[in-house]
Amino acid sequence: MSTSIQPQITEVTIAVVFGGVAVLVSLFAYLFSKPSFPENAPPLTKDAYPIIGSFQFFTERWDFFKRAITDSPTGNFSFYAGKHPVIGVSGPYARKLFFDSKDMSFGDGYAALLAGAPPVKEDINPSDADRNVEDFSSHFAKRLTNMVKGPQLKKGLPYLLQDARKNLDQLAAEPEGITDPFDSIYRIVFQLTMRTVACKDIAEDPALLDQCLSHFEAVEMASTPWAIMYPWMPSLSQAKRTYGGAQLYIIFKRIVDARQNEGLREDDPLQYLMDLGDSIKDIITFVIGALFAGQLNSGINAAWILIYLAHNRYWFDRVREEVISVADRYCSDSSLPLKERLMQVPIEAWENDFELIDLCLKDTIRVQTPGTAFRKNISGHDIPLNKQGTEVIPKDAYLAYAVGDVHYDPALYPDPEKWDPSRYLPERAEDKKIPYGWMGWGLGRHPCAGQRFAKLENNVIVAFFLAYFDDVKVVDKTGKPISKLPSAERNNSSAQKPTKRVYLKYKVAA
Ligand code: HEM
Repeated sequence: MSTSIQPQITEVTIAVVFGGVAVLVSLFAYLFSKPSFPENAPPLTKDAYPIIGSFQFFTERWDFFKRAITDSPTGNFSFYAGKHPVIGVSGPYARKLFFDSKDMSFGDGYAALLAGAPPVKEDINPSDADRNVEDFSSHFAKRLTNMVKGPQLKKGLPYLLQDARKNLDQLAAEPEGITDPFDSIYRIVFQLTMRTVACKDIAEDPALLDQCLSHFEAVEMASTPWAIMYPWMPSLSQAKRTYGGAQLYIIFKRIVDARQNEGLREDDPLQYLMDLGDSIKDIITFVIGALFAGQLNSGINAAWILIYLAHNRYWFDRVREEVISVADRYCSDSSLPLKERLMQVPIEAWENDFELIDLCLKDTIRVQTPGTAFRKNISGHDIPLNKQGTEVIPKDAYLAYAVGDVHYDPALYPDPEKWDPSRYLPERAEDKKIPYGWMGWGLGRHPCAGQRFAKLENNVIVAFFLAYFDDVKVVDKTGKPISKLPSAERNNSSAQKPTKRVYLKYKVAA
């Protein structure tokens, strides 16, 4: 018996082994195979590894772009980000095409190449399956635009002022008079953002706000190259993202349920979405997405602008003069402290009268918002990348454009690392030297939907900070003054808190 069974076992074993190997090879090919680039696509970069493609795109973004642009005769190049075929573009022709062409999908580009917002728990909503990414991104932008329109901002202004003041009162009460603006100012921005595009209940509950902020930051920090390249691959960071997203979902769901079950109503963005009849999944996807769109850029830039002002006496004094002069215009009682006079400034002036703060923000964004914009060619055909048509963006390929192409160009912005708001004064107008020479709020078809609100909150934070405090200095953790600010981290893929922290030391203004 044993002699006849033995060969059968061996055959079965061989079949199982071969079958297993075949399945693994097919699975590997399915998961890791990459579409090839046509011959007339821009040249492939040398900076690439087998299978995973150009990992440098994730780890040293601006250096990767600089090398690839220099190595390519046209300044455009091809590479793989994991499985995704990407065309890196630079120069005026490609820039215009990138920002202006309706064939370049914003939503599809970011959905694949930016693992920002966490996945939202599935809800039962059969219509979702039919909705494409581009539709969702325009649905999202429309809702957000309605929340940051003039009348909404006007209605929300007293709350923004009150939130900013409560936070600054707390800073004023700190005995040490030292703060990390990437914590304290960042948190103010989170509260203002939560109030304006999400939920009043959370904005007004400090403990819940802090919980949401810590889930938000956990999700944000868990966005790794692997999660973008191979989203299906289980990893600790994916688990953290999913956990953080789930916690945010639970918090928002509890509030939506309470309002629905108890017939409660609030005057806030969440209620607006509920009244539109959006599904719970859509509501939560929206608010989480809006927090992600709004928080990082605004929070990081608001912290940096105060650091730059504290480090630059000339601009600090000029901006303070501007704040005083706007306050004087709307409140003639000069016996009141500046912070009280600012309370009388109307929304129109908050939006339009802080021209110097606006210049400061403009150069802060240029220096401190590194990274890349993404699109996808959804036209269904190849698109010429120059007038002669000798180079193309293949159909279904992704596009990446690094903002450093203009923002760090010394031909446009001499000494580009230097923060210098006077670059934009009429006599220098460095941003106008070429079309699309500054892109801090986006260009063409997808300008920033939150720009108006972002500028308003920035004006409020800067004006009140300067009204509350003077003798503001940049210091290290121990309070020792810092003479040179750390360099901008240009290789980051988006605005991020700096690795080397600096702090603000302040005295409460008399
Ligand atoms: C200093 C703060 C901010 C900066 C520098 C900034 C920058 C930008 C840029 C450059 C884009 C275009 C990206 C591209 O073309 O690929 C953009 C788009 C967008 N931003 Fe902002 N942003 C800021 C604040 C905000 C805030 C506070 C919100 C919302 C509350 C927001 C919501 C959006 C949305 C929804 C889009 C996409 C618009 C569309 O789909 O057409 N942003 N932003």
